[in-house]
Amino acid sequence: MKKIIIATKNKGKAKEFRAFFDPYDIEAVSLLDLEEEIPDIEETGESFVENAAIKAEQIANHFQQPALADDSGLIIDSLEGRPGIYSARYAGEPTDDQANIDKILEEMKEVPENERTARFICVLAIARPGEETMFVTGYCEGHIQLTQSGENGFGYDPVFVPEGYEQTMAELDPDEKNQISHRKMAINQLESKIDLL
Ligand SMILES: O=c1[nH]c(=O)c2ncn([C@@H]3O[C@H](COP(=O)(O)OP(=O)(O)OP(=O)(O)O)[C@@H](O)[C@H]3O)c2[nH]1
Ligand SMILES: [Mg+2]
Repeated sequence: MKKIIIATKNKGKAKEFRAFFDPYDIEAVSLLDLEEEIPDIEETGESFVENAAIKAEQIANHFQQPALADDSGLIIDSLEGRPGIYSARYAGEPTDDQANIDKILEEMKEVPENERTARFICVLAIARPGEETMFVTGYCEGHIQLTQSGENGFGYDPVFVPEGYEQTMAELDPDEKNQISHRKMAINQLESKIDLL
């Protein structure tokens, strides 16, 4: 079975990538699956693209083989695009999904329902030693619920209701999330590039 290294330490992402690559007979190996302890990569970029490139290139160089990185986040219109590239660490470090949810719900408590629009973005970077890094981007539109519900997924899933749905991402079946998510929309564009991996 072919292997692709996913330059992530996020368990939720790692699980979704395993599901995406399984049908192609490609094993998605995350940094959490490796025996070698990989130090945390500092996300010093000012955009999703820059941060995705930093993660993918660092890991591709380290292992001298192709690596894929995901830099993703939530863009909330009424918060002028926050938490954006700071989604993972919005309420401080180390990452605490519940604290992040509490923070946006508090900041949005006066925002009326029709102004709670938001979108998830996912930028994937594919880095190969000695070659130019490639990027694809996917989005998922929706809105932020007033309170949280659901246990599936990760991050802000318990407060994000995708367009056309009444449940949050965390209430959807994981397979259903994986059909409509920003990550899936990015993966779809990767399909034509997959033999490069
Ligand atoms: O509800 C969510 N459903 C999703 O599908 C999703 N995708 C991203 N996010 C949020 O955006 C941060 C990414 O930040 P990020 O790209 O730096 O990743 P990370 O730091 O968690 O792991 P790594 O891949 O960098 O190791 C994550 O932590 C989450 O808060 C999501 N929230
Ligand atoms: Mg990160």
